[in-house]
Amino acid sequence: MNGTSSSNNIKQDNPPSLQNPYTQHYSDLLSRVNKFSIIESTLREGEQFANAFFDTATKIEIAKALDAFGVEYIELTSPAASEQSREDCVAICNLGLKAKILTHIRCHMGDAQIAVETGVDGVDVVIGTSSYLREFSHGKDMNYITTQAIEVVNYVKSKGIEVRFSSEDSFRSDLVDLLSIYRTVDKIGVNRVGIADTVGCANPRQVYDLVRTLRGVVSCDIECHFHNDTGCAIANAYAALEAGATHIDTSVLGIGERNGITPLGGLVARMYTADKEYIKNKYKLHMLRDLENLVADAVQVQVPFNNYITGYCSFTHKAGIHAKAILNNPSTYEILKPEDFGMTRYVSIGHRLTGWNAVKNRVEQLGLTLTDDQVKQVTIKIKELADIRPLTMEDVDNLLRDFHNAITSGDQLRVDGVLAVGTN
Ligand SMILES: CC(=O)SCCNC(=O)CCNC(=O)[C@H](O)C(C)(C)COP(=O)(O)OP(=O)(O)OC[C@H]1O[C@@H](n2cnc3c(N)ncnc32)[C@H](O)[C@@H]1OP(=O)(O)O
Ligand SMILES: O=C(O)CCC(=O)C(=O)O
Ligand SMILES: [Zn+2]
Repeated sequence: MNGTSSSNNIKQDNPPSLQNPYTQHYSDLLSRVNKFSIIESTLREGEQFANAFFDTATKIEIAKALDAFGVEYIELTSPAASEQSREDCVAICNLGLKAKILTHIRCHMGDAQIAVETGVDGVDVVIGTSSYLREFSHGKDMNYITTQAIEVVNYVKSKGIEVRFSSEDSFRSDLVDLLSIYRTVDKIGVNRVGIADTVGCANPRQVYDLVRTLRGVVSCDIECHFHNDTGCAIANAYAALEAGATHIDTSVLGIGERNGITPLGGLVARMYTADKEYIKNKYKLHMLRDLENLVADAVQVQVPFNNYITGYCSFTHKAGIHAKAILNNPSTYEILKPEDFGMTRYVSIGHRLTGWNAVKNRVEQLGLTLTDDQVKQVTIKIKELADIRPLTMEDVDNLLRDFHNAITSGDQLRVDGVLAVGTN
């Protein structure tokens, strides 16, 4: 030994303080977090939202906006639902969009015959496999379901378009039944199989386990559909992709049956965090806000205040400790860059949680010159006032200007007057 410990010879790519234990492990070969497609179902699952009534013009506007945003697939309501649904499906197929157009049908030959005549690029076929749905919905056993699935899948395939087979209520279905029917349809050449958490009961670990198991059983693509009844829809989508799922169903703002499914914006936020460049290159992120406003208007709801990315306070920083660090480097408290989504950052200072660093920044924005001690004095005044009532930005700006004028006039009595509690 020459006195140098062996660890000193190990080259570190990043200093320990910069290593992030939560980044994606690219060694996981199954993972599709940077190789997946969105099946956007605002015009199918979203039409099942309590408030949704989409006339033809609105459907076309939404389809065009989804296409412009860059989703890979747009899923439409079954043309068997009504004559208008069928006509709308044909009209959207004729728009010549870049996104592939799918429609969603029961595992039923009559529905399939109507669907293939509309001009869609593919058909998503579904049937319940849980004992609840076998007993109380369609009343069919697994043998019947399998025979029916083979017939419908073969029929759609014979028309030269994509076909997906999905089991509704997958997480409350028997695992052997599930794997067996997925294997059967995979063998006859289905393009995708689908897993659906129809009641929102699954958690990310269960999703990971099921998708990972299925990945070892079928060679076709795997689509996943997650309801949000228990708040796991985005996390479940992420877990599914980590386990090898290839397609995720979304809807704008998450609208759908009950409280809906994985929201498009929430999925985008999650996936951007996993691989920013992949998501920025794939989707027109600055169009998200307009897309959400379009759908919110169509179904007469407000975009929630805490919505992913576009909520009105998604990029507002308030507490003094945060504000100081954000002003030095936005990455301290932002995992999403607002400018990547056409959004802007806002630092709020008119409140009792503010700090002198944030106030100093505002002083500089207003073109005023104060020493640090003077900024600290006026910060105390802002806090005193904010203890009494909420302050607008205008209140704060007026106070800063009054204080600055008093300082520059050299009149200590005026300065004391501005700083006195309750004046202003
Ligand atoms: C979990 C999901 O979101 S699945 C997608 C849900 N989407 C829709 O329901 C689309 C809109 N639905 C409709 O317009 C209508 O329900 C239709 C046109 C599909 C069917 O209407 P109706 O013939 O009047 O039947 P109804 O809606 O009362 O019942 C559903 C029928 O489909 C059967 N069924 C239910 N699910 C399936 C399935 N996945 N595959 C095959 N048959 C099914 C039921 O047994 C029932 O049959 P029945 O007529 O012999 O009783
Ligand atoms: O077709 C699917 O995979 C999903 C159907 C659906 O909306 C659900 O099961 O919640
Ligand atoms: Zn659903």
